Amino acid sequence: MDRREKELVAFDRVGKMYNNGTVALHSFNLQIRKGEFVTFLGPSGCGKSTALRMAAGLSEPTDGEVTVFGQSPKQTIQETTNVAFVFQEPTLLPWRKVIDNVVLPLELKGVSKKEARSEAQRVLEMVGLTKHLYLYPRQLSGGMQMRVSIARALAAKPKLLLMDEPFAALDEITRQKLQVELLEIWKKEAATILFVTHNVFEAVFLSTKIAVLSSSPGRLTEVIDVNLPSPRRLEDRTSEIYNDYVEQASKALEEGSNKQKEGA
Ligand SMILES: Nc1ncnc2c1ncn2[C@@H]1O[C@H](COP(=O)(O)OP(=O)(O)OP(=O)(O)O)[C@@H](O)[C@H]1O
Repeated sequence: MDRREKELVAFDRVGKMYNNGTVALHSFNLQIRKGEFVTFLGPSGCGKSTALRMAAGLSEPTDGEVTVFGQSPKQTIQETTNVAFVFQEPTLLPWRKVIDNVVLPLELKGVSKKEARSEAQRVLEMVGLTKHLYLYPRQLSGGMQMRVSIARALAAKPKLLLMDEPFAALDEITRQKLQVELLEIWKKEAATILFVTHNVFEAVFLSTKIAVLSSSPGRLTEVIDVNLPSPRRLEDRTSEIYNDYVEQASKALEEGSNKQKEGA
C-alpha cells in the first residue's frame, strides 16, 4: 500500500504562530492511519483545536505541512465529502427540522431527495433519534442536538471525522452514552476519527492512540497506543488495564506541564 493511502492525516514538522505572536504549535509530527481513533489530549491552550482546524483546512500552518489523503486539507475538502467536522456546539440550523438538518449535506452533495431522506433516517436511527425527526432543534435537549450534529456529520459517510470536544457541554450520563455510540459508529462505518479532549478518561476509553500535547509552545510530548479489548464497554472502565492507561496518560500530561514550568 502506498504511504499516502495508509496515512490519512500527516502532520509534518508543523508550526503555527498566530498574528499576535502566539506560538500555538511547534514542530508537531504525527501520522494518522486508516481506521485509527486518535485523540489529542492536553491542557487548555496547548494547540489541540489549532491542529484539528488545520486538518479541516480551516487554518494554515506557518511552518511544515499538513496533508489529508495525501494533499492539502483545503483541496481535499473542496474535492470530496470524505471529511466531516463536529464542533463543541451543535451548530444546527434552527429553522430546519431535525431530518432536514441531516439531509442538508446530502442535498449539497447532489444526492436525490428520496435517497437523502432515507440516509438521514438511517443515521438518525443509529444515534437513537427516530422519534424526533420532525422536531426543531430548540425542542431537543443539548445531548440530542449533539447527536443530530453527529448524525449530520455521518450522513455523507465521511472517511475521516474530526471532532473538537463534541461532548464537553454534556452531562456525564449523556456523555458516556454518546461515547459508546460513537465507538459503535466508528466500527460500523470503518471511519477514522481525530478527536480533541482534555479529559484523560475519555481519551483512554475512546482511542486506539493518544497524542499527548503540552503548551507554551504547543508540542507533542508522548504518543500512547491504547490496546484495550474490543468492543469497549463502560463497565470495563474499572479494569486494571484501563486504569493503567489512565495513569500513563495522566503521567504524560503531568510531565509535559512540569517541563513547561522548568522552561518558564
Ligand atoms: N485566532 C487566534 N489568534 C491568536 N491566538 C490564538 C488564536 N486561536 C488560538 N490562539 C492561541 O493559540 C493557543 C492554542 O489554542 P487552541 O485553541 O488551539 O488550544 P486548545 O488546546 O484547543 O485549547 P482548549 O482546550 O482551551 O480549547 C492558545 O494560546 C490560544 O490563545
